[in-house]
Amino acid sequence: MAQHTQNSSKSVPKLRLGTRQSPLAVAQAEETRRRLCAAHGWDEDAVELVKVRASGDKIQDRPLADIGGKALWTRELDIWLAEGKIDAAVHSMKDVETIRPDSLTIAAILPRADVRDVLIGAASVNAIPRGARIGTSAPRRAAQMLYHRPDCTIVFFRGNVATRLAKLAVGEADVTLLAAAGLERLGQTGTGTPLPADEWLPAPAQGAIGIECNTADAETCRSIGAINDPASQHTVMAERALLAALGGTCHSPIAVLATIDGDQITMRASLFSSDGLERVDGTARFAAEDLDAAADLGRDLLDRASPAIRTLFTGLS
Ligand SMILES: NCc1[nH]cc(CCC(=O)O)c1CC(=O)O
Repeated sequence: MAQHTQNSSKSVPKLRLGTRQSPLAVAQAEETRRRLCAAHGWDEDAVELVKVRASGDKIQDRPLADIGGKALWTRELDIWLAEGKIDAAVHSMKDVETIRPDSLTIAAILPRADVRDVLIGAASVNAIPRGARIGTSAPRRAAQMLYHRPDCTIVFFRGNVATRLAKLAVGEADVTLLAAAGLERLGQTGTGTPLPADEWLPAPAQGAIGIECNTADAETCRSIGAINDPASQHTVMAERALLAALGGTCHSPIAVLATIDGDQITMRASLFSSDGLERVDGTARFAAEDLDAAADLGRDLLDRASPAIRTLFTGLS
């Protein structure tokens, strides 16, 4: 925690919260600040937002998977945490690598937002015009779309939410897909058509915000822990355990959703080949903290996967 004395002026923050600079990242950090202040009865200026430029935001012209993957979203914030320049970092859990250093602790997962993908440019997957160009650079979204609509073509589409909507508006693609959670946090709830999650599974941890701090900083970990939502934590950790068992990376077209009822998790997952021609599905039910059961579903999917799918996963176990 930042040093402060009993006589510290109001302007001395209790906690420096690191975030990426994109409008979505900042909105997520603002939500985290609101929740922290509410939970602890702090004034808003007790939490200082520190905006850090991430490598993932600097390189926009190539697919994330080709330039270093999800690490590019967290690298700078990881360093700032290690150097003590921030006390905690806010992340979209979807963008956080599956294996994290022991020196960092995910101290809270906020109540998960809408997990669905939103289709923009057509009223439904079936209503997309024949041969339409789908703007996405997410291997999962590309493979899912090609599975349902092999007549479509994928065009490379990166950038933040506003950039992608602008690219769509100028006709760089006919259709795009975005996370409902991101649109909602940016105040764009009316945009597009949410796809039913049971027919179109989202990415692992989609819609979840996580806050990391230094494992050694027990005081900050405790303070952040006050805003953890256990149900969201359990489903997100189950999805990440599945991903870890698969050895999934951002090259891997994997769709998964865990839902929780009491302490029972139901997890549904699909793996695709990159061209979307092949798919393997599985479902498992297990107790909320049984991460081994989540990993078992991953191994079961790999066992049943065709070679074209299996090659996209390293299958750590
Ligand atoms: N990969 C970018 C990213 N990371 C998190 C979100 C949305 C918010 C979330 O899923 O929590 C987005 C944008 C998108 O996929 O539309």
